[in-house]
Amino acid sequence: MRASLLQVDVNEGESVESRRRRVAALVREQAGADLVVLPELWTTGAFAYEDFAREAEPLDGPTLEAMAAAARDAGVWLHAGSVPERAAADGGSATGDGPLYNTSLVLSPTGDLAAVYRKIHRFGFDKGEAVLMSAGDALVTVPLPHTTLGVATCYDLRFPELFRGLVDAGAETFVVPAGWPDRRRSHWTLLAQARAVENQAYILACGTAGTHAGVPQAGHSIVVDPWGEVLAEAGPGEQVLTVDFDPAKVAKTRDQFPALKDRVLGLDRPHP
Ligand SMILES: O=C(O)CCC(=O)C(=O)O
Repeated sequence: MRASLLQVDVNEGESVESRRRRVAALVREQAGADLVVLPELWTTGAFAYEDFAREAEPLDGPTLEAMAAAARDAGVWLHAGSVPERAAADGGSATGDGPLYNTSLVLSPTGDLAAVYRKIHRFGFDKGEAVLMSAGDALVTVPLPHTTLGVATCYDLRFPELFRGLVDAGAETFVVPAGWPDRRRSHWTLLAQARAVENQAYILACGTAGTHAGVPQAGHSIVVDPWGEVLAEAGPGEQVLTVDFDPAKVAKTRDQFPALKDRVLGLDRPHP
């Protein structure tokens, strides 16, 4: 299976509309890949808090439209990263004036919307995304022809129980779009390897490059195999990171070193 991670440079010098066009062209250039992955909040930047409301779009907004056409033209599965989503007042997916979510979109090679994931763990503690956006509450897996994706977004990477939940739901390949800051780059790499090793799964973690809202981005998108080996790692700048991997290695690893079978369930909950 071939995956291409598009580590997009997100900076204020480029308009959202121009970046959308540029990214759509980059996706079209990946024809021949099975799966293309984009980063978190690449239209605005994950730290451009004041732009979230202005650039927020409904699920069927301009980003979905542009990415669906690009996925169809390239004939690829596309994890289109996430967008600031403006939901309907009832929290539904129609256009509306309801809450904001950090919402990931997964598109099929025919350009159909295959999955939607609203980020569960919002970053910022008492500011930024944590106060501006609402939290999702549903785990999302996406069956592809050769592997089942489990999706998570950026800060979610720090919460191993979410990944366990995805494994229990059948995930074999985690896809994690991010806008991870450079000052915590060592955590990014370490956590990506940890989530892969402990769950005996692939992880495709795609970050942004450049600087926006004064926050230099880590770049260094990374692909790790179920044994924890780094298959590919990007540098700091905009880059297409392409990797070939064998999805069957997940089952082989889980079979030959069956640590997942030794799990004791319920330890993450207080005892009565
Ligand atoms: O956890 C971190 O250090 C970064 C998280 C983050 O930037 C995000 O979720 O947008």
